[in-house]
Amino acid sequence: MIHINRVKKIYPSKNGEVRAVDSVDLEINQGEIFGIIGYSGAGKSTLIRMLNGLEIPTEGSVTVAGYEVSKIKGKKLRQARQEISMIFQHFNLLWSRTVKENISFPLEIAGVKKLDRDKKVDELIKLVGLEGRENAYPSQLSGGQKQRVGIARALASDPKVLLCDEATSALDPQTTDAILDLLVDINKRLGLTIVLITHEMHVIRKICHRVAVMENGKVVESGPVINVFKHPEAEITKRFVQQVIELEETKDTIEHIVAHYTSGSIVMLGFVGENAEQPIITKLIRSFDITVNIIQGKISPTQNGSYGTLYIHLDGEQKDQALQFLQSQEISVEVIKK
Ligand SMILES: Nc1ncnc2c1ncn2[C@@H]1O[C@H](COP(=O)(O)OP(=O)(O)OP(=O)(O)O)[C@@H](O)[C@H]1O
Repeated sequence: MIHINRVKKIYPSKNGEVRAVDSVDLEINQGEIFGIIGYSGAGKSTLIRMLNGLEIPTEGSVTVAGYEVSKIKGKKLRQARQEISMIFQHFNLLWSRTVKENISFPLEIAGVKKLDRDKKVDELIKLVGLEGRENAYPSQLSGGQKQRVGIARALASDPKVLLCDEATSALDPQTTDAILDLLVDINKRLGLTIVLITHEMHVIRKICHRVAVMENGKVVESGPVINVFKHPEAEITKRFVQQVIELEETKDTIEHIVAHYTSGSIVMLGFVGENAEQPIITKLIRSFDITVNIIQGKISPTQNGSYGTLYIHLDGEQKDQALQFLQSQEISVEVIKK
């Protein structure tokens, strides 16, 4: 659906040139939710803006939904943009128009008749959950509602691709989750391909199938989200994964617990994929003469499986056998205290 081939974007600057995007190759499949994560200045905005022709690559080619957007101009580009919609961090709504009029706007521009427009707007309002707010103005809406208008307006032209430029960065965590759920719902219902950029690993974890990590204009790592969580390779990816896996307080808790238990072992188990849902602890207790205390744990779902960590304390005669059993399972085992 999307082919990004050897793409570079170089800006001239006083101190030489800025390589905003530097030799990026990516393939994004139809129906996929694809995330691009990076810190500020990594080149994410420049890259996503090349997907709808808002930026033209210095080198390389970009094809989206059959349009070579890196080449086309004028009418052809406007036609492509009907199929490649975008939503923004600050919503970009028309403040003097109501919810209904904002959503209707792209249809008016496209010359759709009033009756058909009204029908389509009603459908979209239902789809994004804005029933009852049709006649409100943007200033009367919450951040989450404004983004719902942004999404409905982006979907008015029945696009094949939705680009999301930090679409939840201006929202609080709860509203962020509601908007992310809406994006997953739309992806499933309409089979829409979604490309999003973000600096929050939570967003990637919650809704993306695959992710690319950007640093200094380059993609330093990419793959299915669950694999990236399982084996982050680049230093920067490890930092992003840490953002969601290890809470700061975990370290303190573990130190406290190690000091608290004078006998027995403390083990950290890492679960990824299907085995995150398997009852390994139950098997452990049933098979060995040991006591198991669960100290702390967290399992988080992703779009392609769950991952999580569980800290346990093991004690008893068969402790060593129990440890061997854990090590033979398809989970990662780190003995924190022997
Ligand atoms: N029009 C421009 N002219 C010159 N330099 C630019 C231009 N646009 C972006 N840059 C530079 O390109 C680099 C990548 O910027 P970009 O905005 O794509 O990064 P980003 O990862 O989206 O970061 P942010 O989230 O802060 O926008 C930065 O060093 C930026 O200063």
